[in-house]
Amino acid sequence: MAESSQMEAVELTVRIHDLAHGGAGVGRPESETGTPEGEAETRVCFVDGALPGERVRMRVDTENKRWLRGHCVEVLEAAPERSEAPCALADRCGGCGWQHVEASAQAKLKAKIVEGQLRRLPVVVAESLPSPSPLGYRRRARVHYRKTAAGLELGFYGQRSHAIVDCATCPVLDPALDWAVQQVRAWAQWLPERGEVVGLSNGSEVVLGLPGVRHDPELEAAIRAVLGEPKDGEDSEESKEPVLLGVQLRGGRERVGVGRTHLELDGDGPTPPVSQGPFTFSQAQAAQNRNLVEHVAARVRESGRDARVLELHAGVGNFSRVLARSAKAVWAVDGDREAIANLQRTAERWGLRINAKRGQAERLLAKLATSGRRYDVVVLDPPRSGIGEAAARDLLSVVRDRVVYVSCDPATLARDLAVLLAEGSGLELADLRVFDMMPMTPEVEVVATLNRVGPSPEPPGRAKPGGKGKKGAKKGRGGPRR
Ligand SMILES: C[S@@+](CC[C@H](N)C(=O)[O-])C[C@H]1O[C@@H](n2cnc3c(N)ncnc32)[C@H](O)[C@@H]1O
Repeated sequence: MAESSQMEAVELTVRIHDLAHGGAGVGRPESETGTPEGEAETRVCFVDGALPGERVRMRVDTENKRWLRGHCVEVLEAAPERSEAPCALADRCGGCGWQHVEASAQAKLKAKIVEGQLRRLPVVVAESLPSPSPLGYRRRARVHYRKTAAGLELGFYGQRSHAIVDCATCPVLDPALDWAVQQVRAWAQWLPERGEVVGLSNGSEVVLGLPGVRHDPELEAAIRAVLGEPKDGEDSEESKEPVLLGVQLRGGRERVGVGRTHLELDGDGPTPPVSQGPFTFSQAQAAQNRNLVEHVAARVRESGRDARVLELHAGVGNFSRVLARSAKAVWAVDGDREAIANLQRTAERWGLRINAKRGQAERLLAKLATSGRRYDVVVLDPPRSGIGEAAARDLLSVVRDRVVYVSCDPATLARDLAVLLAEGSGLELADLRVFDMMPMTPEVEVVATLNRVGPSPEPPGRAKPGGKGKKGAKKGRGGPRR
């Protein structure tokens, strides 16, 4: 990335025509604005808080030779999608970023961001699914705290800063989680000077995690004073009252659970729930996650009931538990020891055909590509970093029918798809969908389904001399199934 530097307070008038990865408006300065040296300013501008179609005053925060980055200080001409922020702290808190965007327009604008990032590929967004609800949805959060003479500052970081915006209530958090996070204020005397609270909610029950906090009998007593009972089987209005079930303390290597520190999430009729604590990954909301899981499962089902599925980045089994109901077998891999232990317990408890192992996806793909082992379908859901070009090349020789790539970063998705959809790869894009999992933020969730239309290529440097194919091809347990 090009170097940037801090600017003195400079303002420009900018006409916005597009959206960048990360949700900033992209535009060009109007011709009458210029540099301090009197030259016309022509660099591209990235403006936080601005939307396509708008004319805004931008305060410049950083710059380099090619671009200026800043934030909107005045809207001169507003886009139809601009709306009043539902949160009173929206002008300071950095927790959201898209409070100025009309809720019903957010999914479409996210599709625009994805299309912009994928513009060099033969790709169109088939559908962008709005979030079922724009507020009160967020069931997992990481909130910062700092001790002050007046008590605990507790909230998200501010915009363009690491100063905490103290927040007594957050309209984006699920109300039970919002309530539970506030309980931490009463434990201030046992907390370090600064730290984080992680929380997970199933809509009424919450578990919290306090990294960097050691067990102390008085702290335990203070926590127990606010813990409630699990609501197993309850279905009354009363059960909507939030309950804090437990708190996991993690100081150094010490792990102490006070109360019950695991939740069951997303069980629905025949679909078994996942079980997890506050430290493992969970999709940000329950309702849109149901749509996401159903979409991924439907794409995998297209490969038939005898499909062998490799699921990379499986986490606690959000997709695995559903995939296992229709596939012949699921091999699930994740780098997080705790997530895999949770998944193994879920598989055992519900008798699911899931073989879950801890491992690094990139290393596993390299090993599988060399051994010749194949899977009918590969589902992957990497963190923002994606899998990278080398692993994408390995994936090409590991997958037989279909790749279902779930991504939360359209830029790294574009990089990885460039390999997976390159000429001669044998794969073609069947479907690309955007799910608005985190409304009020510019975060995107994308699912790309790639079907095989040609033979899988031999990865460069892996072909055996003599042209006999791969040494392990015959031995691979996932040999041809048709
Ligand atoms: C976006 S989460 C997806 C989890 C799961 N699919 C879900 O829907 O809840 C990404 C997961 O990838 C795991 N992970 C991160 N880097 C990894 C790597 N190099 N190899 C395997 N898993 C990794 C994380 O532990 C995390 O569980």
